[in-house]
Amino acid sequence: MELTLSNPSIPLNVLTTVVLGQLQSKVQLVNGPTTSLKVDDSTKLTGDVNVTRYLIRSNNLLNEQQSVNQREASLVDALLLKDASIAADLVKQRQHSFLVSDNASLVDYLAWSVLSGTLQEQEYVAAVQATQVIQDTIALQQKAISDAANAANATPAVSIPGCDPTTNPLDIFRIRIATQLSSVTNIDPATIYRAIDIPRQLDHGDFALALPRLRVKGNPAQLAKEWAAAFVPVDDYILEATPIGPFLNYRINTRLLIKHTLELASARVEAFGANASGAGKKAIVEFSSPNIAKPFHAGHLRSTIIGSFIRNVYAANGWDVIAMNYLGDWGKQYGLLAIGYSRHGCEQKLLEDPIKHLYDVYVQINRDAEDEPTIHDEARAYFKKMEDGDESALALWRRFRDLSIVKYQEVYGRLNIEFDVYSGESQVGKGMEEAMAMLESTGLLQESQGAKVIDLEKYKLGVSVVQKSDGTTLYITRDIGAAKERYERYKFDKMIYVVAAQQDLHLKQLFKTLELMGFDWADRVEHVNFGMVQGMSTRKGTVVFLEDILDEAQEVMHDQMRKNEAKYAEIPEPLRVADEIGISGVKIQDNAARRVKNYAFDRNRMFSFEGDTGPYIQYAHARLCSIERKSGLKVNLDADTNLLTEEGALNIMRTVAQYPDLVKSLMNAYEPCNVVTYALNLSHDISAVFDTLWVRGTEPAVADARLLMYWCARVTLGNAMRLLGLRPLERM
Ligand SMILES: NC(=[NH2+])NCCC[C@H](N)C(=O)O
Repeated sequence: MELTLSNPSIPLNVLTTVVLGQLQSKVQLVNGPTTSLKVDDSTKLTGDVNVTRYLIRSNNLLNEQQSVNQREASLVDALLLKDASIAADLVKQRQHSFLVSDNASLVDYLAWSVLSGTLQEQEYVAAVQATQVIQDTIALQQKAISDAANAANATPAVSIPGCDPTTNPLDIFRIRIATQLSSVTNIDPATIYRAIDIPRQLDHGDFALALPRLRVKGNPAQLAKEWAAAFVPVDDYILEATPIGPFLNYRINTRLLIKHTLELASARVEAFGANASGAGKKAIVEFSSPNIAKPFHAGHLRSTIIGSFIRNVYAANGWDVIAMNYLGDWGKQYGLLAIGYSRHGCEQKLLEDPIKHLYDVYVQINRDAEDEPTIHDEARAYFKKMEDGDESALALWRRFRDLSIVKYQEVYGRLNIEFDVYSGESQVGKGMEEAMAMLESTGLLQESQGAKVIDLEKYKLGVSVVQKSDGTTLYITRDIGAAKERYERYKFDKMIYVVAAQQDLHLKQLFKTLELMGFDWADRVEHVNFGMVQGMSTRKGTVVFLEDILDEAQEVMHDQMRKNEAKYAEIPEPLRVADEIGISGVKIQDNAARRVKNYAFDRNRMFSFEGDTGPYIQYAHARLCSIERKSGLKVNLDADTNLLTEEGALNIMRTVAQYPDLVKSLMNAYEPCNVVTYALNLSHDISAVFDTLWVRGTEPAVADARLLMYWCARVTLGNAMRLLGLRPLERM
């Protein structure tokens, strides 16, 4: 249904209603002041957790009228003042997650609002309708969850590490293969489970077991024959086992595959694909890490995109993840910058766009320094003051840093990226001195012309300088101290540095040093590197600022959208949509090939709506949403999935069923291109049937089954897109 709210003074309770509805993708917001509401952590909320959280939060709001945290306090004030426009602004600014009550008390509350004159009757009707949608959604979700639980109960009661039929539809089959074969051979079911593959070609069966991987004595081809002969179907899940050479190929009941996949996807929705294998473990993913006063270059952009992907992958595998930005905000260049600022700085420009202005100042002072080399000595002296903790020197630097972070946050928000921690080279504290003392006492440190160095020649890693002759620290010194502090603070099980391959040597030196220092967590650090982007510049040439690239992408997409006027008119917030498509183009191009590959920045390819591009994937998603809208039907979980008989439907469902496997496999190599390939395959599977498998105008039972399939495909495609950091669009 569509809910049009055009009155700018809509009370917040309606707003809340709409927001939850929107979150459940059931309510489309068309006009009015609330159209740009977003729920900040919607991707993390799923299933019953989702509902429960809202109930808890709503009780806080509606009954006790107090907020859970300080940030929401002003929002609650606005609510109490019944000033919806202030509240709406707050929501917009802070992208609040929202609060809503259970249906009954919400309806009461709405009625009360009408009585007390804060809600127009017309709005009341709309709001009550929306509460119905919420209730339906909650009911749908609860039913899906219990259906899935029932199905899971019917599976064999063995526990195999990593095998979870309650989240992974393929495991429903693999667990049966493993237990059946184990009963015949006495081989541990876990060993069998790990050896089960999905053949590339379907005529090799739905699953294949390569016998040599079991490492048992005897001739594999002979054993395959014997074991196949001993195969007796226990239930109707696994239909057949055929020996082919050293392989045992299994054919499964695809009806059940379709049924269970739909069950799991509709029960888990945004959590479909995720698993709990990393429960209780903590990872730090350090990424982006630009340098203040220097351009945010393509390398930082790649680190940002790949890093947030890795963050999402860890979270989807059940880890507790800390997204950390380690700013380059320390070193002699900040002395240089301070001197530059005293000559060329402009307060107003600094406030308007700190990143651009500081960069300009930095360029100018470097130019000055070409003629006046003494500037460099001044800079060194200034930095020395900073390192010695001179407050006057630090105050200016701190302003640069703080203002830059605010600006970065804005751009990251646009890119759908959030950091839990803004650390930086400047933030490394006592850890560095302690590390130096450790290096000294373990005899790793050597003097060299007044400087202190670690000799890593033995490991073919050169010599790394950790202290200059004037006593100041270096990039690597700060990294050693930072790693030590991070471990002490977070006790991470894994720490990943997402940094360009140009810094391979630096990170090898860092890791080797940590190892030589004897830290028992030294094997928990990992460098995830990537190749270069060639030729990334703006149309005007010269230095690229990330924002310019994004603005340009947005403009190209907006022009493209305007070509179809009728469609354009239906899109709420076309500029935001254009921005999102543009960003998708940038991200997908960045993730299209393996990380280590260099690639050439190609704006024509990046923004194309055809081929392997971001806009194409967004388009596939929007098209699925339009099928749902146009069907005029509600998703029916009781749909008879046996009616999905066509080859095309089976192909879609096979691909959907593989999504949880994909999520798990990403932990091995962190390759976003695998998800891009997956999203494209799923998009192709779907577009192959668009013209034949109609929903609208089809016999009701079939329409229901197809709608359920499209909906699950859309949810899964959306999940893959979210993993890549895209915001799936509903219209474009
Ligand atoms: N821990 C680290 N060294 N992380 C990488 C930092 C990247 C650095 N700021 C650069 O732009 O080159």
